[in-house]
Amino acid sequence: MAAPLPRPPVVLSIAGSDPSGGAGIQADLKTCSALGAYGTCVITALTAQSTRGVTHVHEVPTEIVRAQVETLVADVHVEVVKLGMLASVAIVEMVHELLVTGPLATVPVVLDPVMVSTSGSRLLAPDAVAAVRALLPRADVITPNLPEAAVLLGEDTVGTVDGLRGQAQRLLDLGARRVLLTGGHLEGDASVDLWADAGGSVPIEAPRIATSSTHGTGCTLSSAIAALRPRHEDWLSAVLEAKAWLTEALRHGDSLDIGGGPGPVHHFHEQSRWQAPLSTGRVANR
Ligand SMILES: Nc1ncnc2c1ncn2[C@@H]1O[C@H](COP(=O)(O)OP(=O)(O)OP(=O)(O)O)[C@@H](O)[C@H]1O
Ligand SMILES: Cc1ncc(CO)c(N)n1
Repeated sequence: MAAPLPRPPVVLSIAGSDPSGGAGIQADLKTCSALGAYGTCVITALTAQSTRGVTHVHEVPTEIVRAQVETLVADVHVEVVKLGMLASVAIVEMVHELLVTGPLATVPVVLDPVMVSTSGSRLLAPDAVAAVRALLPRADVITPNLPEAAVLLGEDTVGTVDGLRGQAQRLLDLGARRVLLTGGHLEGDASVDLWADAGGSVPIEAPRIATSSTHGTGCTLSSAIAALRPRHEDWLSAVLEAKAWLTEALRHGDSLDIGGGPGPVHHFHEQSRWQAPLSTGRVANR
């Protein structure tokens, strides 16, 4: 009889659906599978979306978001929550309540404050920014990109690593406990993110990959941090492994060749058997 496999940590992603599979819930579940976690999900919004952009957003009724969480958590023990697209004031406030007085009150949280897609479509209502700001103290780690940090702070986007330090500090002042400010939108040979917590700040560098396959990098990074957290002693160690893994996923994204716009990263880049050529070039219909 085969030996039992180790039990994977359970991650819950509360986020929007991306039918193209590169961002949102779909990216989060793939990331969990790739990194040895068990992914569960609660969908906050359906988007009609491809690698070329978002055409429609349909919010899930707040009570259905609540029911998804309550039904799941009554049965499954969730170890880490990742928050992505929360769409509206009502959904942000509902999720906040579940995280403070509801069944998720003791679960660690990674918050990716998703606001706008890579292609420029709004994924968070403008009037919901204050509600997301109010959620910051409940998150163990927040992973804003530069435009999201600027919106949360009511400031202009910064363009330098020095500027990142000031913004990260001001996010801590707003109540965030740990900040990973992602610098994918900066120029340069390195892709520099800034980690900041009560102990200070440290740049986290990786080589900048020359690729157009960057759809869903933020979702993938934040869910990788959630998936890896139970395997590490602290958040920063999980962040360092997540960033290194994401860099490899970016390195192999172009080989997926999905869609005509910015494609997804390769979540399963470590499974080389996927890279073997198909024997017939056709998939049998059975
Ligand atoms: N070309 C690249 N090469 C290496 N790392 C990159 C590249 N582009 C982005 N990254 C990294 O990906 C992570 C997410 O970065 P980014 O700031 O682009 O997030 P995002 O804008 O929220 O992503 P998205 O909206 O596409 O999901 C960061 O660690 C960033 O440094
Ligand atoms: C559903 C969803 N969440 C997040 C993003 C940001 O990449 C996206 N494009 N779509």
